[in-house]
Amino acid sequence: MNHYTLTRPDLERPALLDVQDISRLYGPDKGCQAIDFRLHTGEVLGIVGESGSGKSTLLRVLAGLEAPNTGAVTYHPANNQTLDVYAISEARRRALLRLEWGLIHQNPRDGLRMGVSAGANIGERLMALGQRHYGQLRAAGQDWMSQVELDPERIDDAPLTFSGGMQQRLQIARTLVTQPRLVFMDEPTGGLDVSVQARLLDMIRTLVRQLGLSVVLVTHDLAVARLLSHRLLVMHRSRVVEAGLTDQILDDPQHAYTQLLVSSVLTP
Ligand SMILES: Nc1ncnc2c1ncn2[C@@H]1O[C@H](COP(=O)(O)OP(=O)(O)OP(=O)(O)O)[C@@H](O)[C@H]1O
Repeated sequence: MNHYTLTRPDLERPALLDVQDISRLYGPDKGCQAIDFRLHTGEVLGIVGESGSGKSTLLRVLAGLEAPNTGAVTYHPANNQTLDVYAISEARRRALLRLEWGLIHQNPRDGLRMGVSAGANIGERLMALGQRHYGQLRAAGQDWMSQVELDPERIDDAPLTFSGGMQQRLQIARTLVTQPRLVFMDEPTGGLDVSVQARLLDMIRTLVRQLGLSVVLVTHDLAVARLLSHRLLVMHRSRVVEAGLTDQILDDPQHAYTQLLVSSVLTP
């Protein structure tokens, strides 16, 4: 059954990220190598493959968190500039992540400050953009809690008191409140109960569509990839073995490894 409901992006849209011959290896075929692709504005690109195939390594390199051994990641900001992500200073790279990009971790604890209130978690990223007005920060906090279906009455509660699914919603609110142009997601529904996952996925899909987000999504779960992604890269032993439109890859896989993956032989 085909769950593909996102509008296919116009591939003539401007490039947002250009990835040229990236490699980051920890050992033979461990990590990622020879990776080339272009991400367009408004596109959701899924990176799939079994555990250990190099998905998270590639995501860390793309997100400016780990320098590649070779190759370049070029980001195209809104002002027609081009930025070589690893040629700019570390401070500038951090500012990019804070101001224009967002990162959603599998474990919400890695993306939240667990000891401060939900409202502070959301407001903090806005403050980094220069907002100081307490009333506006609080209003934005409440608004975003509603958008991710959290009770805005709980704005003063710490995430420690939230369930795992609620913490993930809060992490998403904290990330999206600054309206990032590009969001990196690493297994955003991993580690949650199946019913919690389904609701969360639905919410992510709605937000991606409403906000026109550009996303790089790492997942080992082909159902998640199918639901959210326009295009897929299939990774196997550190390399991309197949790339193309999600429907085409999942309905008519060409590479033997993708065929195995799709036939569920390798999925957990
Ligand atoms: N910091 C590191 N130091 C040494 N080896 C590493 C490091 N990070 C990853 N690796 C190795 O690189 C390979 C790819 O790991 P990576 O986490 O990128 O895969 P993955 O596809 O994201 O897997 P998973 O779905 O299990 O997270 C693995 O063999 C892993 O052990």
